[in-house]
Amino acid sequence: MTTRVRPSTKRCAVIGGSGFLGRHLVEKLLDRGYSVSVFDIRQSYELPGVAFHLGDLCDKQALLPAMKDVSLVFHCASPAPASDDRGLFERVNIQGTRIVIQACIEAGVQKLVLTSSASVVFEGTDIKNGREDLPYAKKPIDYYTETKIQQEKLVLEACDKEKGLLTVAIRPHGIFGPRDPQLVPILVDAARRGKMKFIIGDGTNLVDFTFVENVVHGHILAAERLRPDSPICGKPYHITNDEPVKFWDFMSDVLVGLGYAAPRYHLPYALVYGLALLLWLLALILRPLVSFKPTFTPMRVALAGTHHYYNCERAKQDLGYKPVVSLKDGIARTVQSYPHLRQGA
Ligand SMILES: NC(=O)C1=CN([C@@H]2O[C@H](COP(=O)(O)OP(=O)(O)OC[C@H]3O[C@@H](n4cnc5c(N)ncnc54)[C@H](OP(=O)(O)O)[C@@H]3O)[C@@H](O)[C@H]2O)C=CC1
Ligand SMILES: CC(C)=CCC[C@@H](C)[C@H]1CC[C@H]2C3=C(CC[C@]12C)[C@@]1(C)CCC(=O)C[C@@H]1CC3
Repeated sequence: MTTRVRPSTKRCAVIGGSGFLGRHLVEKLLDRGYSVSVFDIRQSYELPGVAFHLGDLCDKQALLPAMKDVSLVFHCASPAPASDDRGLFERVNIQGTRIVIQACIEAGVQKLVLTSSASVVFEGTDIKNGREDLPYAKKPIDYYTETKIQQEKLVLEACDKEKGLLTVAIRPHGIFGPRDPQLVPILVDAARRGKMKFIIGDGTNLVDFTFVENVVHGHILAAERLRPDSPICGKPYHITNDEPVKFWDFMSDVLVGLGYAAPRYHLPYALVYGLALLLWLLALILRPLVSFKPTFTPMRVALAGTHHYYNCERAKQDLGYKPVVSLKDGIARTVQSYPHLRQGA
């Protein structure tokens, strides 16, 4: 008689584990006694207990060794939203996710946790206290969001108790924290170029920002609660700080914390959105001749000038989720972690 050795439940793989969220997740998993394989296109650090596998997730043969003897996979790789490259998003987020699912099935992985995004329901207009049952955006605001929708559908539809693969999707929003390569660096760059003097709209729009350790906490709770009899199988979960804040207050707190002036002058939302649209079209038309990336994209203006905050009651109920770091402490720890981005540094 042959006995199939079940993969250790404390052995997992993190696809995208070299990235901002991925590395925080890896660190917490190690703290909790997991051994971790990282699969990523690059290696950004070294840690005892972590085995790196480098490759493109669209290549199943490259992925399989990272999933050997692994029972749990976190998929948190994606091209950065700023890359604005439709072909790349489609290849990695859609075709690549299909390959990740196939590889999980082939390798006998039991649980797949996807990092999706709360933006899968965002169309550039207000969302107040949005729940997970809002329909996917019919007109997603950019290619990144369009492919994150397809990616989430693929992963949730792959949940199949008979085949032995259970899946769940975490939808974070506005992740920030130490080592984030996007939010704070983009903000500081805009401030250094004198572009952070203006508030778009009346400045009262509420938004969710989520400290990275809370996002990690949500992922681990979901992974540990994902069992054949649990109600979370095949479902998406909002994970936020559960403290909606005025977008411009958050930006001001980060800027002032780093020694820059807070934005003061108001500009009408419709005017800035129209200008951003015009600039985006111009960049598209001129792409064969010159390449320029406007700071004000329609997506960014929409994010900066509308309400978009989400209800995370479902995560509280089903996962026992509660943020572990408050927004105030998260901002303080983030600001402290960027001494090189301070005014005058
Ligand atoms: N940051 C945020 O505010 C939010 C993020 N998310 C989601 O969270 C996840 C993690 O985001 P974040 O940590 O910010 O992103 P990062 O860009 O920091 O991390 C993603 C990692 O995946 C790698 N990667 C990209 N393409 C491939 C590929 N083809 N094969 C293997 N690895 C690849 C990246 O490498 P490289 O850097 O070289 O591209 C990077 O190391 C993403 O799925 C994102 O959509 C959701 C909501 C909000
Ligand atoms: C809540 C959420 C989804 C945040 C995502 C993070 C980024 C999209 C933001 C990080 C820095 C922001 C920023 C702007 C828009 C949104 C961000 C890119 C502006 C371009 C908005 C218009 C301005 O006045 C300048 C801002 C620079 C920083």
